[in-house]
This record gives sequence, structure tokens and C-alpha cells, in this order.
Amino acid sequence: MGFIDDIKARAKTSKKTIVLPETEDIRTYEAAEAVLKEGTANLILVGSEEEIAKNKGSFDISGATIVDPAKSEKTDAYIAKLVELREKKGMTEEKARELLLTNYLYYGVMMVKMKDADGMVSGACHSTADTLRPSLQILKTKPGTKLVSAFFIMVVPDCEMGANGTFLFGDSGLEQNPDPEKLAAIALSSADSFRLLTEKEPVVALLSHSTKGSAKHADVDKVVEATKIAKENAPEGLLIDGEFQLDAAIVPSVGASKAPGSPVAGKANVLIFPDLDAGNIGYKLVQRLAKAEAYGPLTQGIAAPVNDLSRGCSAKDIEGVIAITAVQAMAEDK
Ligand SMILES: CC(C)(COP(=O)(O)OP(=O)(O)OC[C@H]1O[C@@H](n2cnc3c(N)ncnc32)[C@H](O)[C@@H]1OP(=O)(O)O)[C@@H](O)C(=O)NCCC(=O)NCCS
Ligand SMILES: CC(=O)OP(=O)(O)O
Repeated sequence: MGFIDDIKARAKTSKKTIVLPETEDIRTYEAAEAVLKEGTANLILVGSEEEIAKNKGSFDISGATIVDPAKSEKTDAYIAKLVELREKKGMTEEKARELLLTNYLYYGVMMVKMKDADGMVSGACHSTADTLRPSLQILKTKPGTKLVSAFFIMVVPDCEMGANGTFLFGDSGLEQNPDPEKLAAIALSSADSFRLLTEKEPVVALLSHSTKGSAKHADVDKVVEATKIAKENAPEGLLIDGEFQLDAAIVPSVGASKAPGSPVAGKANVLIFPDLDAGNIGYKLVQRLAKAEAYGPLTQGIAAPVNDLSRGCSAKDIEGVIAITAVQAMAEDK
């Protein structure tokens, strides 16, 4: 079974409830129809009942629950909770009502916060900043986690590198210019996310334009320092190393010649980019030129699963990210 079929099979064993707040976008309905038909998750669509009836086109979403913030009896409780959570940041009842009745991403996150849903997927028609800000503000980080970051699962066709063509690329969505401490934290969280989602052992490479000292620059020093911190904090047995150029990380013969003796060189399946420019450009290159499946930006470190999408995504991508969110929600139960 391929990566996404395996994820869907796992999601079906414990149908989680996922909120979709982007009811203005036709791709939401196409994905919802497919998810409901396949049974990977229960779905809640947030929006005005009238708009949803108009926007859904011919897609059959009759199995979904529709929640209209203007009519739901729970809206007042969400407003009160949002004021309680954000009062110190200037949130008033009036502002909370306005926000929740007009911004369905905030409403969806409140549903997750109040445990009326297990997770949320959006971002097909909102930027990453607008998608993730509500969950960073309201759900906050998981206990024991300081940093939320974002990654893609990339499935490259006809590829023997990584885990038979499956890779994690991080951070490709959120942290713009992580310092060494943050880069190390991204690497370690990414190892856990890779293991959870692929059920394979992570082999983590911190990427640079240098391999083991071949270039000298402050940008290289940052990755060297991050590698040192990550190794100090890594659980026993985790394969993690750097700094590597991309070819040294994933091509066995290049790894053997540029970084002889490294247990990671040539075998990496978790690729940690030095900053968001590299991570975001890197994933789009592989998606568009190698025709890879690209699921994300998926998040790690938020107190409940909320995942983003690229505005360039297809309905199939949304379907996949819903199933992944359900699997992340299943892991929260453990
Ligand atoms: C995600 C992002 C929006 C957060 O920054 P922001 O909107 O300026 O918001 P703030 O910095 O005010 O943060 C909002 C809250 O999130 C928290 N936060 C921000 N980044 C965080 C992180 N990485 N981990 C944990 N919490 C974080 C802040 O502490 C703040 O909490 P508070 O409001 O309770 O004090 C910002 O990092 C961003 O724009 N990233 C790039 C996204 C992007 O464009 N990606 C490219 C396409 S995928
Ligand atoms: C992940 C990403 O790059 O998102 P968008 O294409 O929506 O900016």
C-alpha cells in the first residue's frame, strides 16, 4: 500500500471528526464527498447554511454535519471561552462575537478547543499565516513543546531514495528563520512526525550548502550548531546528522564519498531545511518537477491537530490531509 492509502486505512479504524471551515471553496466539497464516501472521517462544515447550499454545487455532502455560527446554540459558549482565553490580549465579547461570526477559521479552532471536533483542515483559500494564527493563539502548544513547526510529507514517484520515495520536508511552512535551538527542535519533532505517519524509522539530515565542513559561512555554522544541539537532545538510537548538501543526504554513493562514516549520509528520509525560503521552495520544486504528492503544510507541536494546505492544492490533496489529521488525532488519544 502507498503512503496515503495506508493513512486512510488507519483513519477508518477510528473515525475522527474533522472541521472544514473553507465552505466558500468548491474543492472543500469535492474532498468532503470523497472522504464521506470512503469513511475516513466524520466531517463538520462551518458556514452559513444558505451559502453552503449554494456553494456545494452537485457534490453530495449529505453525510456531513453543517454548523452555521449565526444559528448554532453553541456559539455563545465559544464566544465566552474565547474572551476568557484572550482577555489579556484585548479580546472583548464584542470582538469575539464579530470574529467568530465572520471568520470561520477561528470558529473551527474554537470547536476543536471545546472538543466538539478532533481536528481542523484549512488553507485552500487562506494564507498559512491566516490559517495557523488562530490555532497558535487559541490551542497553543502541546505540553512539553515550545515550538510549533510545519512540514510536508512528500511521496516521490519511482524513487528508491528516502523511505522508497517517501520523505518529510521540514520546516516548509511556518518558522521563517529558525535559530540553531529552533532548528534542532524542528529536526527532533520531525523525526517523531515521520515515525507516526509512515510507521518507519526516521533518518534525519540537517541540510546546508556544505557537507561536513566543505564550505565556510555563518549560514553553515548555524546548521552545524543545530546538529550539535539536536544530537545532544535526541532520544537514544535516533539516526540524525549534518551538515549535508542534499545529494550527500539522500544519494548513497554521494553520501559515501562526501561524508564517509556518517550513519545518515545517503540514507536520509527526514530532510531539515535551514530556513523557510529553502524549505518552501524545495517542496514546491519536488512537487512540481518530480510530480510528487505533497501533503501539508502539516503541523507539529499544536495542542490538537490543525493542518494547513497550499492555496495551489487539489481536492485530492485536501482529502489526504483530512485523513492525516484524523491519524494525528488518533495519536492524541494515546
Ligand atoms: C505562523 C505565523 C503567522 C505566526 O506569526 P504572527 O501572525 O505574526 O503571529 P504572532 O507572532 O503574533 O503569534 C501569534 C501567537 O502565536 C504564537 N506563536 C507564533 N509562532 C509560534 C510557534 N512557531 N510556535 C508556538 N507558538 C507560536 C505567539 O507566541 C503568539 O501567541 P500569543 O498571541 O498568545 O502571544 C508566522 O510565523 C508566519 O507568518 N509564518 C510564515 C507562514 C508563511 O508565510 N509560510 C509560507 C507558505 S507555507
Ligand atoms: C504551503 C504554501 O506554500 O502555501 P501557499 O501556496 O498557500 O502559500
